[in-house]
Amino acid sequence: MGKRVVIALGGNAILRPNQEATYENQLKNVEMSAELIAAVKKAGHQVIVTHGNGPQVGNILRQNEEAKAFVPALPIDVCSAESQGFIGYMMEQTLKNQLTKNQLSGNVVTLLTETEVAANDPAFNEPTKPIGVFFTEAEAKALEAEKGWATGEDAGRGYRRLVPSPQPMKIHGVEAIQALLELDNIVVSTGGGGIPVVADQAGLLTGVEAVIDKDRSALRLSEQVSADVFMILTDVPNVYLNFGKPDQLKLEAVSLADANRYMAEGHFADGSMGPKMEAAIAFATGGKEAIICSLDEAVEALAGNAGTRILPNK
Ligand SMILES: Nc1ncnc2c1ncn2[C@@H]1O[C@H](COP(=O)(O)OP(=O)(O)O)[C@@H](O)[C@H]1O
Ligand SMILES: NC(=O)OP(=O)(O)O
Repeated sequence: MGKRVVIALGGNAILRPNQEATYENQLKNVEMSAELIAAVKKAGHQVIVTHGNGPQVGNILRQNEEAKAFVPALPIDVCSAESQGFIGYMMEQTLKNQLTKNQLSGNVVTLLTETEVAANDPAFNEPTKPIGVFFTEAEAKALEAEKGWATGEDAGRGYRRLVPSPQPMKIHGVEAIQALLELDNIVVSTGGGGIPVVADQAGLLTGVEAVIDKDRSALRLSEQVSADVFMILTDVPNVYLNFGKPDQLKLEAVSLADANRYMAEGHFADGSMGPKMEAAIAFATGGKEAIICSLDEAVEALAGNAGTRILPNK
């Protein structure tokens, strides 16, 4: 029987670290991802797609700042909304084309999604979320001095600008997502973690300057839409113990107890696999399966034949 599946797409599905952020490069990557996501729909599942925006929101913000002598710069939450629209456009178009090519039923709808965070989240005082392009350490230090940016190392891949990344508390508009799924749509939602907003005591929303981690927001989204499976698709086929060492060991079906133990032993790097495993463990703790696998093995992993699956307690 078909399952309700939330697919969280890693940044690599949109732009690889060594690629220039042209529209053509990004569209080509998204086209490949769309083919693989459509295969999940073809296999009979309900699909909600969510995605990162780290490179894109950083670049939009930089465009704003570099052009501010000519056009007023927009705040980060607005740049985040722009990135949702831009990436959502690529996803919606390429997914629709896949439905057409494969003569599949249904349609694709992209939602601009707001994610509520706490105004007093301590993350606002300590930027940790890497965005935009990569710099050398010397370039990063120069940008700190020149522009007042916070910068830091990103998972051993170079230096990037850092912005605050508060915890997502609530995804807005989940009722609409559920209704659209029932109408046979693939729904693209909560891109880039969602546009960060805070609510006042009357429930009125205001945007705030931050970028939410998409693995964390994808977890919230999965919980709120009552997903049967939470899938994180990235550029490795499995999660490994002793990753990158000669004795690395592929994880396939993992119990919650083992996953928690491996986490405590430090097998999953901060800023890359760490947040993915954290989100996967939290979802499985709620009683349903979480999967981390590569894009091209999504259908196989859903059938239990590929990827790393974190199994809930029976
Ligand atoms: N234990 C691990 N098992 C597998 N991959 C790991 C592990 N620890 C760190 N990684 C790294 O995590 C990367 C995926 O995280 P990331 O680059 O943030 O993905 P995405 O951009 O797809 O969200 C892999 O390419 C790999 O280099
Ligand atoms: N918002 C976010 O987490 O984006 P990336 O996954 O691209 O870093």
